[in-house]
Amino acid sequence: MRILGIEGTAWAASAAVYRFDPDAPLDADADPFIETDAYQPESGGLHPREAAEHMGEAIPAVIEAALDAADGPIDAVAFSRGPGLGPCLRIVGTAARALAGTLDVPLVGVNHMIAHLEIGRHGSGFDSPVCLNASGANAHLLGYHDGRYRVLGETMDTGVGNALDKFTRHVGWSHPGGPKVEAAAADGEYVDLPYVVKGMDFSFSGLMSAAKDAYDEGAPVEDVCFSLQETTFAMLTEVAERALSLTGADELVLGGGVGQNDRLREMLTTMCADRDAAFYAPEPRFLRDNAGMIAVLGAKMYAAGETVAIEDSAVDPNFRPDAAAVTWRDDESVVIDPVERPERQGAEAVVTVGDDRVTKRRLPKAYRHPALDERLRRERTVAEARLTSEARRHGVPTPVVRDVDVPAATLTLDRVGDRDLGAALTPARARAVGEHLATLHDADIVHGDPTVRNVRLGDDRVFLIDFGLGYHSGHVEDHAMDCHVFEGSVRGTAVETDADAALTAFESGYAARGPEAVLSRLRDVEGRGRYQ
Ligand SMILES: C[C@@H](O)[C@H](NC(=O)OP(=O)(O)OC[C@H]1O[C@@H](n2cnc3c(N)ncnc32)[C@H](O)[C@@H]1O)C(=O)O
Ligand SMILES: Nc1ncnc2c1ncn2[C@@H]1O[C@H](COP(=O)(O)OP(=O)(O)OP(=O)(O)O)[C@@H](O)[C@H]1O
Ligand SMILES: [Fe+2]
Repeated sequence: MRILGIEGTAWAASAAVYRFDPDAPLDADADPFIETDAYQPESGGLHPREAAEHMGEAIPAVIEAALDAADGPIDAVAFSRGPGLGPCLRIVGTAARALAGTLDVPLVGVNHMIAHLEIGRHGSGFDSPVCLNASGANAHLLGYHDGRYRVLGETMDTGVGNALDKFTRHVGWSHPGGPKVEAAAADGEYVDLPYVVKGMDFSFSGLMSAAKDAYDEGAPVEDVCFSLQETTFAMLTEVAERALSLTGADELVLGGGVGQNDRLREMLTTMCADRDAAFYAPEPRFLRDNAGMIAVLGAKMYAAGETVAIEDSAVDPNFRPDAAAVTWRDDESVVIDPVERPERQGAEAVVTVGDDRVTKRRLPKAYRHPALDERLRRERTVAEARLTSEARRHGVPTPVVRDVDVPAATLTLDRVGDRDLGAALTPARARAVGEHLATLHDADIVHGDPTVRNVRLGDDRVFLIDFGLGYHSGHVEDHAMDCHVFEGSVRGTAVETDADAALTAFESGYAARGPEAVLSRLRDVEGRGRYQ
């Protein structure tokens, strides 16, 4: 069989043909033919109108080249339905419908972000990886769970490539900026920049403003580029490690154009090796936008009967990866391990659990620059000690802190509970988490990482642990983010009906003690389209 794939969400006008045997497992070595015509802006960043003009001009020829290479009949036409720039998507949608009509074959509507993930799963042969998408307009972590790709974490503002591109625009370099940052970084030295991770979500806006300011104030551009890479990629690597830790997965794949960066791949390789996880990054032509990934996912969807009628095939510029039902696979990624082990490797620390006491050591992370590593381990050890105690004074059950050794980044805590919430979620327990978070927020404390792994269950009490990402804030936005982190961790690990019941209870617990404004901001946070 032959699937023709068409990609055109932004800069890449691309078409591909993928041949496969529908009666055999997909062959990871069978190479799609790919033809791409890239849009290169004359100045500044991507202009949506110019990008669409380029798309309109370039698409017919790349499709022609793919049809020539097909060397036989096409069985289906797959195209990127979104997310992406509306004007580009509409051109590609129209071309795909016309072609499917002319060839009289079915149409397959592909989610571009899922395609970035599936091409890695396909190439690696992994069963159930967590996927880090590091692309221009997006940055997020996906894990397959309960019939969908769940968004375990994502950028709260711009995509990672766009963030780098904005910095290079500021210093007058041409688009795309990512490769230029990488080249300049080779001669740079480290300077401190803001590092923002909230649970498995993260933000680049403060970091990029600080980088621009540093440059404007005379810091050598090589140093800023070096530090931008060190900081941005350490954030992505950290959240990827958190996602592995939360879901119990031991495979990671990378997708997206920023994945072409050697330093990012090096950090992910180191992180995975240190926790005995397998890592796979596709070759560059499958990382950046390309129709090969659309054709390969198109083949899987087609084989599963996932075609779309012309009248239902409208494009969607905000097509989120968790909006697509995944009908072409039936295994499961999330394996919550309910066994209480005496030594646990969390995402950040090694925790040794004794009869009454627990020792938590934040060991150095080899993937991070030593200066950044030192700073994070110290700041988080101090924050955890302080906020764990402060929370308890406000009536939230937390472990008593027995000892703090800041230079060794080590805490000794009372042992609390006998299970993590992830292993035994109920509405009543989720409700208690809602009450506890509202109590913290009322005292201007943000937990920073309230996932189901950071809630411990005692006989009749629900404890919050792991305040290392916590800080003081009275802002509604920060309080809503805390709730968002909890809800994301429930959605990413519990089956839908259990998650629905738990989150209803969580929100009613929150509402009983906290202001309505936080829950309504939570709806805004969830609804924000992040394609910008
Ligand atoms: C929706 C779709 O249109 C969008 N596609 C996209 O952003 O193109 P992609 O090919 O995945 O990524 C392009 C980005 O990748 C960055 N990039 C390319 N090479 C890089 C490198 N060596 N280091 C860092 N960034 C790099 C570029 O600067 C640019 O921002 C997306 O996937 O988000
Ligand atoms: N005080 C405690 N009492 C009992 N168990 C604990 C305690 N502190 C930690 N644990 C156990 O160790 C695990 C990891 O601890 P913690 O979350 O503090 O580390 P971490 O490295 O920050 O992990 P992650 O970032 O993955 O949540 C917890 O999920 C819990 O099972
Ligand atoms: Fe992309």
